[in-house]
Amino acid sequence: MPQNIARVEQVMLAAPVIPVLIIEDAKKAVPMAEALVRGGLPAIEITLRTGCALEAIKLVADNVEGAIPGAGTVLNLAQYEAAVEAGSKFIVSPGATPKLLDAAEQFDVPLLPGAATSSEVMALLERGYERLKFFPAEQAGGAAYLKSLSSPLAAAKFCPTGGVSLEKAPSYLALPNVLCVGGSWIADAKAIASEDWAGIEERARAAASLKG
Ligand SMILES: O=C(O)C(=O)C[C@H](O)[C@H](O)COP(=O)(O)O
Repeated sequence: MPQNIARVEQVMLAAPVIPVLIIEDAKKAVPMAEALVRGGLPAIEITLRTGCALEAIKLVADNVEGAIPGAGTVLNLAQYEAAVEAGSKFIVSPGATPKLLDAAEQFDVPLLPGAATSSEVMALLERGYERLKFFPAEQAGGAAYLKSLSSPLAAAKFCPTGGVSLEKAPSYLALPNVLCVGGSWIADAKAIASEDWAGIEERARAAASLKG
């Protein structure tokens, strides 16, 4: 089954930025997601890099109106299944393997897989994936590199993530092959730990007003 492009685009076009989050304490998930939604960023990616990530996704899915919670750093079938079970509306992976793509076919919840080279993008296009994450964006070559893929691989549209900041986002968002960007700068570990909800909301608002 190819990627459900309409469903992935609902997530990618909800706002110009998808905040990427590492949550160490599930109790912080709801106020954090509320601040992001208030600031205008409904789609939020909670990475499965901490023990409480699945609980955090579930709390946001059950309690935060307007939020579109997704799971990041999903590497295999077991994580995919658990993330869907928790209420994820989308799944993000740093790359793509045949096994992970086979796993994704079992679920309605769409996958946004990562790619960083022409061959990786071509392999995903062959499997019907046209909406991709460009990861790690800055380290792999940044906006200039991604721009050079836009003509030969025109069907692929990206969410660049990795080293993206408020300052760097506009150079990506101006590209014809970019729908949104992802990044941790809106709600980093320190802001979440110190419960700086006002600061998170303010950074979300600045990110939401970027031209998508
Ligand atoms: O593992 C995944 O699925 C990810 O989503 C990785 C993230 O994209 C980066 O960790 C974001 O990195 P920074 O914005 O540079 O802090």
